[in-house]
Amino acid sequence: MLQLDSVTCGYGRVSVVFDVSLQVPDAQMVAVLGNNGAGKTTLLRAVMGLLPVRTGTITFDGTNITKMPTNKRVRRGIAYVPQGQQSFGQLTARENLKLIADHHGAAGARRMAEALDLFPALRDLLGRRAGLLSGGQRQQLAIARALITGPQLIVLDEPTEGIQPNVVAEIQAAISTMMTESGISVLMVEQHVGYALEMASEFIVLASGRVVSTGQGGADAVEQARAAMAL
Ligand SMILES: Nc1ncnc2c1ncn2[C@@H]1O[C@H](COP(=O)(O)OP(=O)(O)OP(=O)(O)O)[C@@H](O)[C@H]1O
Repeated sequence: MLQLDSVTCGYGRVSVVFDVSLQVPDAQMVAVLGNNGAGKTTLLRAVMGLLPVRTGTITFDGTNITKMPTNKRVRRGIAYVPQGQQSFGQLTARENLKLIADHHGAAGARRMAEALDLFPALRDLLGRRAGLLSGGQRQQLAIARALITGPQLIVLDEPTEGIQPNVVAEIQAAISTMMTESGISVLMVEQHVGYALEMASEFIVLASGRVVSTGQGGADAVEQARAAMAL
């Protein structure tokens, strides 16, 4: 699905991420772990084409997308949910969803209904301005918006940041469902190691922009990942 080979990227002349390789298989999740400033968001931005890749290649569904503009990546089936539960705060939740759905015709309407099935709590909030929703509700709205584009891969940046544990569990369930039932792949940045490794089939740990540990997901990997983050 998605493959990164020795990707190096950064800002201006300064490289921040060095020589990162990873592979996200179909309908599975790879978790990108690491402490603050490790380069996790920077890596995701490169995957989305929001930052140029200095060296290395990014391949999606068999196509080299390393130099492809962001809008084309989105059209090919990569959706991005950045950190911070972004949405149009003045618009209602429904308007936020319809804004995307209307671009996709009948498929958009169908996927909007499916997204609301995945996040049933949003149904009662459709008339509320997005800016008035809680952080957890806004995160659900942001993921729902991404789903309406009909992605094959969702790139999620810290979906649990600042969110109450009960809503975290709802989001986790929804992410698992979209992988198992819709076959969507996920590349997810997380600081909560246990949470990420419950869902991920593989993980990488970044420190100062370099991969310092990799392995398979699952509870057994938590110690290994935490130890790598403590270095
Ligand atoms: N726009 C920018 N211009 C220059 N440097 C930046 C920019 N954004 C981030 N950086 C730097 O790149 C490094 C990696 O930042 P990045 O946001 O990728 O880390 P992160 O692992 O996602 O951290 P966090 O968990 O805090 O979100 C940091 O040293 C940061 O200061």
